Amino acid sequence: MILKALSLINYKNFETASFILDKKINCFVGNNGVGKTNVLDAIYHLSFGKSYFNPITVQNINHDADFFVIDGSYEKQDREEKVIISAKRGQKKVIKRNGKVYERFSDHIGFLPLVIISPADRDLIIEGSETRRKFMDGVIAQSDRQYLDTLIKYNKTVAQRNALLKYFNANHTFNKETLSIYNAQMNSLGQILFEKRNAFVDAFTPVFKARYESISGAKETVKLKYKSQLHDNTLDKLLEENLSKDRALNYTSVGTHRDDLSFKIEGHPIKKFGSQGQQKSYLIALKLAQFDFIKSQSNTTPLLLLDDIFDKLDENRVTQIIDLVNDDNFGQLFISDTHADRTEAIIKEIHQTYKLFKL
Ligand SMILES: Nc1ncnc2c1ncn2[C@@H]1O[C@H](COP(=O)(O)OP(=O)(O)OP(=O)(O)O)[C@@H](O)[C@H]1O
Repeated sequence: MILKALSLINYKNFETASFILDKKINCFVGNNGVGKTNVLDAIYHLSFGKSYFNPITVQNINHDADFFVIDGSYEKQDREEKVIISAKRGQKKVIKRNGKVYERFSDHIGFLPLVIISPADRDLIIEGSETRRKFMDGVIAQSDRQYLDTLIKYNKTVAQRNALLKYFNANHTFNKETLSIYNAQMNSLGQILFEKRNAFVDAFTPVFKARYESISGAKETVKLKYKSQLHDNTLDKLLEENLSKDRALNYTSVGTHRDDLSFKIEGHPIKKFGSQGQQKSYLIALKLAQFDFIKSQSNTTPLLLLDDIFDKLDENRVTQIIDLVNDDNFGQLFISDTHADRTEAIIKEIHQTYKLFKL
């Protein structure tokens, strides 16, 4: 799959911008704040229907405008595909594919597979479980439509159950039967999520380990573990056991919405015991494994976005990246960097076609 052309109107700091893209490597270079990351983010937006860096839609509209438009022309399996995303202040965002408006954004997820590697990935290590759950959900959902539908339904059910708990408390009332309807729904949907996440981590872990080994030269052992309360109990039982607690808290304290991934190096949490370099390698390995996984599941080579990556890497890792992109496994690449000269020098070592956009 290739993004052939991109044009932006009022997207973040751009009033208008157009790019005719190279089928292999595209570099966006320029000083801090010129909008290099914003171009990559617009490409991300076309795949996921939202920004990677700022999911609040109106904040993606240029400060001096009322709307934005992102227009992407793709070639996918020998077909031309045009995806346009537009948002106007006070109105719902619209995603169109070949002129047809999507009724549900989730129907678009996975159509244009994409992986981004960015300094913001550090959140995966330092932030709470939600960030890691979202990562896991994002990888699975790009190639499993049923998973995304189940996840949406599950989250809705939890929200409804929480609203009911709040209502009971506010009105000093309680009705076990109504609550049990939500419990049953959560139980069956949560079980599907649990099984799919389990299967995902089993399949993903060897891919991730192989990527980490090639980046680090097999110096350390890394582990990835799926943490869920459902390993030891059914959700039905957990909901029953935690009823008084949930009633006191006004929210549902157990379920797959509390799942997490544990990231370990040499048997210890990477957050506390990994050096900065090990943490970076861990994150890059995670993202490259995401790339491999999505590629194998969807039979489409995802676009790969490398945001500001050279800045954060030592010589060895830069060489590693060069080797990687020379590998036929990878498709189209988008790179942002502050140093035009450095990028060009690196890219010239890669015997592939490229375009350099100076912003
Ligand atoms: N809604 C918006 N309207 C106007 N400008 C915006 C909006 N959102 C972000 N910006 C601007 O976009 C610029 C940041 O762009 P971006 O992050 O793409 O820069 P960059 O070229 O990647 O910089 P760096 O080299 O520092 O990473 C900032 O100047 C920011 O104020």
